[in-house]
Amino acid sequence: MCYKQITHQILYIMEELTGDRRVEDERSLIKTPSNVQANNQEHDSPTSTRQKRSVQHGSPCFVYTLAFFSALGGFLFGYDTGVVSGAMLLLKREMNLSSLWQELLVSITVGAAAVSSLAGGYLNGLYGRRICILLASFIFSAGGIILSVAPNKEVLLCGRLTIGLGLGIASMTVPVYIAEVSPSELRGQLVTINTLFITGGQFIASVVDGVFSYLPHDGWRYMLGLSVVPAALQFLGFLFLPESPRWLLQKGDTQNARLVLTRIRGGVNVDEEYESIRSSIEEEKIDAGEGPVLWRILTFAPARRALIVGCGLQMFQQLSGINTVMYYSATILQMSGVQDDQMAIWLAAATAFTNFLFTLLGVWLVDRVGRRKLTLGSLLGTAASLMVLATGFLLSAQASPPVTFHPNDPSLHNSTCITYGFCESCMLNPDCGFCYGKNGTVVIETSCMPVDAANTEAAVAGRCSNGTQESLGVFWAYNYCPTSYSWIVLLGLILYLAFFAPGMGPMPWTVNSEIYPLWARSTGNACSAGVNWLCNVLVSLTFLHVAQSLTYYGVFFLYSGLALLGFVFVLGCVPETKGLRLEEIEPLFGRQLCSFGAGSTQSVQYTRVNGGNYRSDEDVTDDE
Ligand SMILES: O[C@H]1[C@H](O)[C@@H](O)[C@H](O)[C@@H](O)[C@H]1O
Repeated sequence: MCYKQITHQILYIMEELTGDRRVEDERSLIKTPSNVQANNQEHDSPTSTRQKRSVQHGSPCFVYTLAFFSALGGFLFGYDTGVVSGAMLLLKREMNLSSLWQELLVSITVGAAAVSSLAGGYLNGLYGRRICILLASFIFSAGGIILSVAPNKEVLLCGRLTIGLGLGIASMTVPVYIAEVSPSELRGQLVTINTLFITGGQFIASVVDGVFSYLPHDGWRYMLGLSVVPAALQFLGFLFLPESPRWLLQKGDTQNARLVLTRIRGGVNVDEEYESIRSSIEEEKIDAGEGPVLWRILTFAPARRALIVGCGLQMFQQLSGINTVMYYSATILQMSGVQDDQMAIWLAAATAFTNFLFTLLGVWLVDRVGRRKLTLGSLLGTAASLMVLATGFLLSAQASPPVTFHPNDPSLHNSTCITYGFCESCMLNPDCGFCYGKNGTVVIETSCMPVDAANTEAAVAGRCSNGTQESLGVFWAYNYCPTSYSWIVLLGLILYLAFFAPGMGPMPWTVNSEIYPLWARSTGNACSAGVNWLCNVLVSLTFLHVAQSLTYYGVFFLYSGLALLGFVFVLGCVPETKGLRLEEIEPLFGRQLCSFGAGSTQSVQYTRVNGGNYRSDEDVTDDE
């Protein structure tokens, strides 16, 4: 089936390139009215709307191809945000980077993504989804090339900024494009595939980091430059892939909209779907009012409510701490007893793989259990596992070894490190590390020492100036304390990923791609993606400072509380959109915001029929 469609598509592209296709498509357009009748008669039997739709849509093979090429944007999102931690280990030595420069190189990408996702909304509305994806993949390729040839840190910064600009546009366009080309019964799964690609990108990045970490000179060039491959593939693919039919229709290009819709539905009759999109656009012209889109969203209640839901979901995704858990997974793993640095890199890859694996579970669940239940279950589990994680840190802090050995080195007299009485406070200061010996399993002769700024694997002076030397019975712990409760922390980490990845990871992107009316979709997604990036930069930049005042367990209890708040928000405010056509979702925001918990949570299907909203599974005379 799929094979036939691919052959059909290749022929289609060839015919389009030679110009033969238009004539044939135009002929099929002329035949349309009789097809409508025949089709309507065929589907008059009282089967459910959803069943009718899947019969109508035939094989979704071409839609999978579209989703694959679009989701390469997600892959680049994951790859470019994930690869930098491994690259930084090599870069900081080779380019002698201060911690300010390291922070700049990491956060400029996320900051640029926040700004460009907002600009992406404008570009999407004006030039369409396809041009924006082409633009993003072009920017990604340019950024990858700049990074791989960068002679100094200033050029590196330019490259990271360029990548961020691509990221912002891709992160808001790809889910919208996939949602707009997908048949409703597959939409959740296909948009969630984008997040699967994000986590896949993060996993591949950690493997690439692992492989090239054995190449201390120039290894970072390969790490950062390899992103050109998927970017170029996406660019080439999108030269041949079509624009979203919904965007075309909105721009008044009715002929091409119908052609594209027919093409992506595998040639089956699309009259019903086409009509539903068209009439909803007509309706929206009346609803939408005048003025800039953001203003219209804010002043039109259903769109405003959708925006609050969309931005709230993205905010709670980041406030649940996913990126600190991912970023500090190496530290968390070190706390659980892994002391070898190479080993920690590979275990961080295992963490990224776990995130990927459980996102796959989300792809499977989303159209089965629905977005709402999946998100609620995920948030509850996330909050609980954050508590396990926090408890592990709390017990470790309580059992934190005291400092018993004070080296008499005059060069240390001005250091704050020597003022700490326990390992816990010592490791929370990024300038210090814990140096200790062992008698069997008992930790002895402990001291808090300043860390070597150029190489955090060793102290500036004393027994640990060469790092851990097991043969001499000397151990250096940077960022963690030796503890026997670390298995609880490890358990918390695994549980966290298992609960977060199938629900809270992908659902904010999926739900955002579907809840806005077409006229508000680009801007709505731009704003919510901007909120995601802003909260991302906020959480990851403040983590260490918050940990210093609240300690690790305090931070994770805080994230857990925020995840519970997110649960209440989703319970009250997020409606179920599973199985509905994009055009049927707007009426769900017709009632007062956050009343979903109070009323029935069952999903009601609406169809717009000449200006009114009707439940589609009932007699059309039953109005709202
Ligand atoms: O949905 C994704 C995913 O969960 C990633 O693992 C995370 O790094 C991103 O910030 C998030 O937006």
